Amino acid sequence: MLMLTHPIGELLKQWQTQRLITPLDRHFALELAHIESIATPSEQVDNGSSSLFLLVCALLSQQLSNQHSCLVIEQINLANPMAEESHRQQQVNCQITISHHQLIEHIGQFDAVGAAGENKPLILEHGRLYLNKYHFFETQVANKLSQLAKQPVNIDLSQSQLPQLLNSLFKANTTEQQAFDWQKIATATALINALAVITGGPGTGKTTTVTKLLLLLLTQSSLTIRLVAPTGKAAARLSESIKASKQRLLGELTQQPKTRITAVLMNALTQIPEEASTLHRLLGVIPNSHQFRHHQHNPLRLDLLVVDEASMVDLPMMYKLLSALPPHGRLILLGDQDQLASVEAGAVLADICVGLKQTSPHAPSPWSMRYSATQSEKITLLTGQDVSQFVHPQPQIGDSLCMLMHSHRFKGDAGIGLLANAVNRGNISAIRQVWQSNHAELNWFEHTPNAQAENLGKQQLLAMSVNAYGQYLQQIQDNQQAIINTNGADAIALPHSEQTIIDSFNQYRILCAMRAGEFGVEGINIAMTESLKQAKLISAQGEFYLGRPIIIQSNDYNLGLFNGDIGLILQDSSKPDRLMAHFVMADGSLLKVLPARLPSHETCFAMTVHKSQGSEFDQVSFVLPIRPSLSQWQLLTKELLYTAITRAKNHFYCLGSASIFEKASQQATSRASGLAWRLWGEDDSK
Ligand SMILES: Nc1ncnc2c1ncn2[C@@H]1O[C@H](COP(=O)(O)OP(=O)(O)OP(=O)(O)O)[C@@H](O)[C@H]1O
Repeated sequence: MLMLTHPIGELLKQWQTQRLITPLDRHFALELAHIESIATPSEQVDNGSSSLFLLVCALLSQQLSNQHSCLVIEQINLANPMAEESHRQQQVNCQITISHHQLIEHIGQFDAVGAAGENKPLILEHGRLYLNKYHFFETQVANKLSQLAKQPVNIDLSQSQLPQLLNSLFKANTTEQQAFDWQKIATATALINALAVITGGPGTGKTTTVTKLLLLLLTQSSLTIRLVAPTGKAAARLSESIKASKQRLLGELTQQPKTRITAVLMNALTQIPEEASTLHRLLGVIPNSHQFRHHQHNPLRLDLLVVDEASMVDLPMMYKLLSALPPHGRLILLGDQDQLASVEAGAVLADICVGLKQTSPHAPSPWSMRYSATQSEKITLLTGQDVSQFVHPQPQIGDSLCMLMHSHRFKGDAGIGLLANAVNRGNISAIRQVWQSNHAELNWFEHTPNAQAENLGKQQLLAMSVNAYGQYLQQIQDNQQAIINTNGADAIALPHSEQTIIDSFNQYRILCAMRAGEFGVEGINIAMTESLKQAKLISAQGEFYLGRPIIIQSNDYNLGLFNGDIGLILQDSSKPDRLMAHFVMADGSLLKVLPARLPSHETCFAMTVHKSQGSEFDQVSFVLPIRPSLSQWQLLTKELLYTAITRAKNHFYCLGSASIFEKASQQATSRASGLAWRLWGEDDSK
């Protein structure tokens, strides 16, 4: 059943030393072996069931540490389950000698392993092994989403003036050379469903669509609507986008002839909320607890919830969110299914969208809608667009989904959009073509592979970054000069407000693929600080110096600061000789915190791509590692590249080597989960 060169207890220690598993993975396996009443077989080589159990538990824990929701047994490499680097050793230390099918049967016989619904520490279902908790989250999320998708909504299509209202909102789109107005269809989808998932890349009009949707819903009845996003930054952006979208709509409606319809729409427009909060704040954080104030037994008081940046919502959080919805509550998820998956377990949005994916290389588009015949009729009735070609015999939750595919931000031949698209498709020749076309908004800095020589690409990147960060640092120096000129008087009008300086800082960001190493966040932050010091833009004396950007690394509920929040050390305008950390909150207000009171934090001239999700910058520099290790390669995926590229609105710089960029574009993130199978009844993971 197992071939081992050493006792499994020793091998677990060895794998931990080799960093193939974490100490937690090893202890998890040993703890479960204890529950299973298996004495740790450390004395002798035990090639039987006990060792197999320990191995499988270590593999499961390793999967959970890597943000998978479960261990897919069929994906275990029987010849080398722990992925030891066999080329460096004569032989791998461990091999499973039974088939996957036999392995599944065997695992099912352990005492600690139960079937779905059983109260056992581990659950085995459909060839997937779960920790009981994750199995619970996954089944609950699937059930709640499916129920919500079927929940009837109170709308009378035959009587309603909705088609007229829809037409007056979507007139402008008739100029587009598209067969379907997907924004209009998405709006109709969300009008007639309690669950709507509207996905699409940057600038495809998700916020525009949802604003029009809210407007239409508010013409039907008054509703309590809440807008949320996973992070403070994303919530602030949602707020800004909704405000801008309302403003654009107001302009459009004002230009239309004054009819009863426009009057109804204008009135409803004023009722659309603008303030967005974080998911944590919505659910009500209880300090030092994983529980929230709102849950199944104390549901949220709202009629409709809009969640932006839904790709960042992990499986446990999605469970908590769905549980807290009131029975009549409607849910709209907005997000980009191609972005990096959540930092914690699962890839919920991607799993929800899987059923729309077209696997045939000849498919005209990578995605296609999947409607029931009834839904197709309703959409046609509302929008006047015949979507019958998308009717599917097994629509599952397809009636709730709509994908926007046309970017209004990256038009036509704009380099950023073309590059994002080519990366998304993993098309190397298209990637090369984009880089070779010398687009004004794309710049490449080449890594100098010779370790002895100064990395020229890095020097170019640093010089360019000194320039880019120079703007906000210059504004800080202007303020300092103004203070000196007034001889330290207390209340003086500074030339640049804190908000202006923070806005300038947010124009540019360096994003790194990795945390560690010379080309990771740590190394680039050190190099950047040094370069800015040399350019006399910062003094960097002491820990907290004027202009130091910081990123928070843990949650502090009392201060209202959360992991990922970014602030700047600036002079306190009311007491200029005092330095304070300044943060812009989700509602646009400014939070000032004494540096000594800050929770754990680090410098943030450079940050990881993961932490940049939900943010956008005018210009972005992306830094790839020079010689990725085996474990670093696992993180270099096309989702990482895509997310980094699409954070840039106007200019994207990349420091790297073409071969690493291209190889990363060939690696797709895959998160083991049974959610797609539960929602769509098809197995995507096998
Ligand atoms: N149908 C349309 N015709 C023309 N311009 C549009 C249309 N829809 C959206 N836009 C414009 O595209 C830009 C992006 O729109 P919007 O903010 O709604 O997209 P988004 O998908 O929410 O973007 P993000 O990914 O940044 O959140 C806005 O300037 C908007 O005015």
